Amino acid sequence: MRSAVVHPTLGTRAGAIVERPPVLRVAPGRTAPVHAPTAIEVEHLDFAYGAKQALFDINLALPARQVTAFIGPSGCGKTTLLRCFNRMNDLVDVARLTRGQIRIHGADINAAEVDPILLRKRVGMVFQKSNPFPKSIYENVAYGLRIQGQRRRAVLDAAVEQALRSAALWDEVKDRLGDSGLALSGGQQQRLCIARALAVEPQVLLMDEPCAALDPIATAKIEELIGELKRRYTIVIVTHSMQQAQRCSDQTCFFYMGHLVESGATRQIFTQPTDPQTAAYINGHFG
Ligand SMILES: Nc1ncnc2c1ncn2[C@@H]1O[C@H](COP(=O)(O)OP(=O)(O)OP(=O)(O)O)[C@@H](O)[C@H]1O
Repeated sequence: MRSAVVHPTLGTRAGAIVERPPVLRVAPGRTAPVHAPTAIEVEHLDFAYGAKQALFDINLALPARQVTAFIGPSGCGKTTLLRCFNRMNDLVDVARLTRGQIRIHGADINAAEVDPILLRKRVGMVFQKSNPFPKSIYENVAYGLRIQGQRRRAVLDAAVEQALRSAALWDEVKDRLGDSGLALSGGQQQRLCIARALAVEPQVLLMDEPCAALDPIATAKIEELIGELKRRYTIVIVTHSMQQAQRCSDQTCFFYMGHLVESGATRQIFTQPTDPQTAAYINGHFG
């Protein structure tokens, strides 16, 4: 299996945005420049659950304020890599990053001084199954700010409204902010979870099959929302839907058995994949 190596020369201050355009190397001799600053850089990453290696020498540069889709058959490591970006894997006892580095806006997120709780505010996450807290709509969105110590009602009110507007939910819930978040429809609950992630002003939004449990109408709303949100946030989405990857993403990365096989502009990946494995997968021959 050939791994698509993406390895821009780096040289950044911790915390600064990398302004150099990343290069997604799609095949030896063929490169696809991406005209956006880099948000996330992955360099020679190996990752294991106990003795079982799940990711092998992953090298990637994800552009800021674009949508990158992770695709590939079940078990290929998409979610594992996504969860590396906000260190959710720290919560899994046997999970270990065994080699390599991940930098977000230039900062090594596994450095000793990085607080994973703060990291998860900068790098928000939305899961396959929406998971509102058993609290009011308002309190779901205000939650992250409250635990940061924000007590001023006017500040909370403004942040809740802003986050709900950003998640395209405000008009549907503004008259019932005191109702339980669990009383919303599945699609609304997912947008509530997006609002909750946005309220603490992340830079990156990770979405792990965010529409897997939704009907086509709710899915269309989330996809439209993703198109809006990418103006302000870097978005990484794991999806099993080839149509969704094509509709939503600017860049696509195809994984197979823990290897990054190919990455590049979504249009190129879906019309002119350079690797036969990618072609077989997007044409539905396996997966
Ligand atoms: N908590 C865990 N403990 C042990 N092995 C795990 C754990 N989570 C994932 N794995 C293994 O790591 C590999 C990659 O899993 P991962 O969930 O990242 O794949 P995926 O591509 O996201 O799959 P899917 O599309 O089915 O969600 C798989 O072999 C999986 O069994």
